[in-house]
Amino acid sequence: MTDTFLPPDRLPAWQALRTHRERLAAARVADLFDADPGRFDTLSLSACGLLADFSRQRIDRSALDALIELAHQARLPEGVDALFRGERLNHTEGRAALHMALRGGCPPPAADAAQLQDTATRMRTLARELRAGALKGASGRPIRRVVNLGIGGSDLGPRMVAEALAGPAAKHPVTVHFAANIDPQELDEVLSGADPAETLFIVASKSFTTAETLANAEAARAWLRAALGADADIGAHFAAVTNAVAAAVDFGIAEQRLLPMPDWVGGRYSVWSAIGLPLLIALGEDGFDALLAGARAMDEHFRSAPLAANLPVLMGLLGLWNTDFLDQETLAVLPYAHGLRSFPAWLQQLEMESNGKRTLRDGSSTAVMTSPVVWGGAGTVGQHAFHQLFYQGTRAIPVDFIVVAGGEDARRQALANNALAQAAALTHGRSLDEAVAALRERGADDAEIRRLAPHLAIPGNQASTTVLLPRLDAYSLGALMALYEHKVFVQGWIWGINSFDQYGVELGKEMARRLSDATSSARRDGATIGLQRAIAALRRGDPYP
Ligand SMILES: O=P(O)(O)OC[C@H]1O[C@H](O)[C@H](O)[C@@H](O)[C@@H]1O
Repeated sequence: MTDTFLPPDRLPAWQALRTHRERLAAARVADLFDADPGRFDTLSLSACGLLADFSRQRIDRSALDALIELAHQARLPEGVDALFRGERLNHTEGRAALHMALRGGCPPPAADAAQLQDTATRMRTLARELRAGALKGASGRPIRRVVNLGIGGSDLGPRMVAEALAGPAAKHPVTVHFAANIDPQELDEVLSGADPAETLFIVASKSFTTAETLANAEAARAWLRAALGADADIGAHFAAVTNAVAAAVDFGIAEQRLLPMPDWVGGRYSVWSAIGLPLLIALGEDGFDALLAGARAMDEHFRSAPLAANLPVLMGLLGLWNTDFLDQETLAVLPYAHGLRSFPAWLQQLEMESNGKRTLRDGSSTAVMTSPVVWGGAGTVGQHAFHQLFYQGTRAIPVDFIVVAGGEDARRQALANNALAQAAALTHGRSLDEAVAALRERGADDAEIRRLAPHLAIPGNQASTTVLLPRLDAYSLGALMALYEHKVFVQGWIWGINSFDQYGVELGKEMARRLSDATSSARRDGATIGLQRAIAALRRGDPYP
């Protein structure tokens, strides 16, 4: 790849988009629908079993063409090629980002192929033994409970997919649980009622240095020792997934229970690697393979579809349009599926840890906005809580609705209808005249109408995308996750940032380490000293100093 990098705002298409912004800043999507009844057909696209409807975005064909032109001028196709070829796009850390190789979306580096194969075989054997009740703990009893100890990318992906697809625990020979927080409450809750003789811990940490995970692994070891005795073979109750094999061996993980992951898999992209072991256990090989197949299909689509018919590309470009041209600061992601309630948390790490950055490829600072604040929660629950702000708050907030089509169950159908109703209501709102008419219909008198109508009016014109899944199954979820992964790549590439490092997070980790180290002479500011004093006083039972 030749590197003559230009920040996006220096590309001619960026200037053209500014003109489109002038034209569309005050446009109403409801009017765009009136002007073009075929809008849904031209602005929706399906791939890999998913359908994305972009027609509720404040965009028209010519502005969308300008966005596609921006992608060309930013040489996005070259970037996609470089990604799949395994170029070191994570240039700050000198690494490739080849998570697609874990699901067959591209070949792995030749030097790693044998180890990847070996790891795949070992994790599958381990999962098979567990599911068959053939894996025994130190006292000879079969393992029936698996607890994944990991945080960030070593937790969010497997936890979210397990919640979405594993189904009721009673149906499983082995139940899978997750503990991430260093707050003992989480692991205590997971272990409450658990039998140590039947429990296996997976220590999931790419770096094997993450304080929370190591503290929980120590706590797990102490819990096992206290129950099984100091001489018991505690190693029979542990497995580990890591890129730092030597550190895991030092911790005491038996070599045959070590599942290495390559350094070219970023934490937030690692669910497809051995970090997905809890899923192999919970879903079985067919389920895990279907998840990989869905993601692989999206890889193929992303790699081969022309930009104008490419789902991740269009999603990325429209997100960039909202962020940089319509000044929308957040993205609300609303899965209408209880199983996907943790999807926003998974996506927060994916989007904000990848693109929450300001330094460009050439070391200069960005002049444009990058990652939006991503947030959200499961529908319909949020309708009765925060949706009020979409309707009558003072901010423009784009929404991604994730809707599952399948299911005869009346409540499932109501769920999907609720999502469609919310999306339509956010587009159209309710005008003052409509508010007046509604009040009149209710029999309100003129004084009451004058008093109440302004409170019932809803501006509408909130942009949204609806992503439709045929059903909540492993294939569709794999495709959905890869759709967002590639969308994040599209945006990061055009913004000119490295989506694959996370130096900001590392500063936070370093500060926490220093504060926990009583011998550290690191400078503490006045607020830290004051709060530490207050915490110490409270622990002694004294009043605030
Ligand atoms: O898997 P680990 O090395 O324990 O890392 C777990 C998480 O920790 C960090 O804070 C990183 O910011 C994340 O990207 C990573 O997923």
